[in-house]
Amino acid sequence: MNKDISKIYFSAEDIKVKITEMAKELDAVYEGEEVLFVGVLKGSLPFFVDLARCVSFPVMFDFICASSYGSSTHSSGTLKITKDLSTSVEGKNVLVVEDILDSGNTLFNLFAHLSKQNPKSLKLCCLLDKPSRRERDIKADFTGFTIPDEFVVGYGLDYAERYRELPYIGILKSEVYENR
Ligand SMILES: O=P(O)(O)OC[C@H]1O[C@H](OP(=O)(O)OP(=O)(O)O)[C@H](O)[C@@H]1O
Ligand code: HPA
Ligand SMILES: [Mg+2]
Repeated sequence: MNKDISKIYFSAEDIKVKITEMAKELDAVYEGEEVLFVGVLKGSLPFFVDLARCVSFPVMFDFICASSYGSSTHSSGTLKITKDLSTSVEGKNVLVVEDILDSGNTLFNLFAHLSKQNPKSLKLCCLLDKPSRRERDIKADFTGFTIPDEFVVGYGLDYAERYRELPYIGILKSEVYENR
């Protein structure tokens, strides 16, 4: 285990099992359809690739790079899009793939941006949901794990750009924040 982690919430195996379950749910909804997966960089990357390889319908990939946290553990409330999609979403089944729904600011703003472009369908798939911190009226159509109000890292999730590479999801020792 990484020396800065105090507790593992979800092991690599837990995540794998959950993604298999989520893929079955998606297969039931999208059977016979082609779906554009929109990954929200950077945090969604590990989940995006693992999920895309698990579903049975054809998937197209696109990415949007959006951030509302910077190097803080609190949402700034405003969304900065640093890279937009490279394809049109018009007339397509769009599934936004995200690592975490927390305050909801990122996805609320992103959904406003995407729904203006007339997709055939627009749904949200999040590995983690932290409903106790919600500031916006937004719900995921597909959710992996619901978690309490704790700042988690690993499997794409960062603290100040670190820990994204960990294969599990956990929480940091308090001294990691104190020493910054
Ligand atoms: O519901 P919210 O409170 O908006 O939080 C969720 C968003 O925050 C994180 O991204 P971040 O802005 O840190 O960028 P990153 O994906 O590059 O880490 C996370 O990956 C989600 O995109
Ligand atoms: O708990 C979290 N961890 C990392 N990034 C995040 N962005 C929103 N919530 C979180
Ligand atoms: Mg982040």
